Amino acid sequence: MKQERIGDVIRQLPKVDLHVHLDGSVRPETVLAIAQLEGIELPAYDADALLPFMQVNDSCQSLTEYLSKFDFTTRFLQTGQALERVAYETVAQAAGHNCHYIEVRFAPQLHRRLGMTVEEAIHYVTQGLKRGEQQFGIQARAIGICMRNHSQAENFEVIEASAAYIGKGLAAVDLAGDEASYPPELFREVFARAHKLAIPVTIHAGEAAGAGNVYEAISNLGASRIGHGIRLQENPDILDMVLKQQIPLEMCPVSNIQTKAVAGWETYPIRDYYDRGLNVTVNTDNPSVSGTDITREYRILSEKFGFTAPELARIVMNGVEAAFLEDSNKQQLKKSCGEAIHALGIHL
Ligand SMILES: O=c1[nH]cnc2c1ncn2[C@H]1C[C@H](O)[C@@H](CO)O1
Ligand SMILES: [Zn+2]
Repeated sequence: MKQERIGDVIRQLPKVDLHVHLDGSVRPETVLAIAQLEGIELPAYDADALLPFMQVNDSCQSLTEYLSKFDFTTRFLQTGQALERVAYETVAQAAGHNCHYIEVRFAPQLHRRLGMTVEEAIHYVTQGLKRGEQQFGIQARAIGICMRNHSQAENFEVIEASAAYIGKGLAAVDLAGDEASYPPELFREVFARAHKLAIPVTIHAGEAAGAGNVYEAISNLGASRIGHGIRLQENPDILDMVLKQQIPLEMCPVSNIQTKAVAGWETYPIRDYYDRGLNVTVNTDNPSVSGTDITREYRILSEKFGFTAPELARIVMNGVEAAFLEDSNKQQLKKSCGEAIHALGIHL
């Protein structure tokens, strides 16, 4: 297929984004608007000049450096109105890229500086997602994040509050933050509680530390999906286990290069993982922090790794199958994506 034609196909391809952080999706224009509403002082007053405060550039050396960008945005996400708005806008941005479904993750404990509770934070995010669903005709769910640098008590609170929203707009829980400093073993009790409450679990692992963290996340934290899993290639036995169990990997190419999960595109393992039969999905992680969008992620797969249109469509359908979505809604999603793929003349 010619390169212009595959560009068109990628734009029109129905997509899903299973790994997108709310606080990594805030547009600079929205920061300006919230700052004005709430009387917050800014280092710059136009969108372009704000961008460097919110976005990494090519010089980013590690996940910890990448995570420092979130310190800036968090202070604009401390009211119910702001959370609702940013959740809604995240759905709007995804719909603009022909996503049929997104799972928007966020850490409720990061939004309590002005006294909002964890439950209220979840309430406002799920409200914003619902408004987006109605406006744009796509489906959206929230994922509640436990943070690696938070106390066990804070993370237990996230699990309990998330449980109350299962089936009401929230679909799963996650563990994010500084993987290099906080190994997953520290969170066994927290995720045992999630398991007891029958909440689906995904865990960031194998991004800023080795494949052993992927093993721990699956075997001891009950993860049924893995955020990133890039460093699985360092351990053939663990890779084989993930292959056999067909655990979906939420890969986020642009972010993974920026955080130095691998040294560069030459060693980015997505083609190898796909060819081995691993359950690969493609996602954005943080559109604003990474300066990316889901169309760009798919374009990179085509341009740098030679993925064909049917292969890209297969990756979309991997994401559909991996969605933490209630059964009847998932059937609907399968149908809408399957039909849109068929309408593009792609046969799986
Ligand atoms: O790629 C990531 N790895 C680990 N943690 C991350 C990543 N992207 C965002 N986060 C963190 C920073 C955010 O403040 C937090 C909640 O979304 O999750
Ligand atoms: Zn992430």
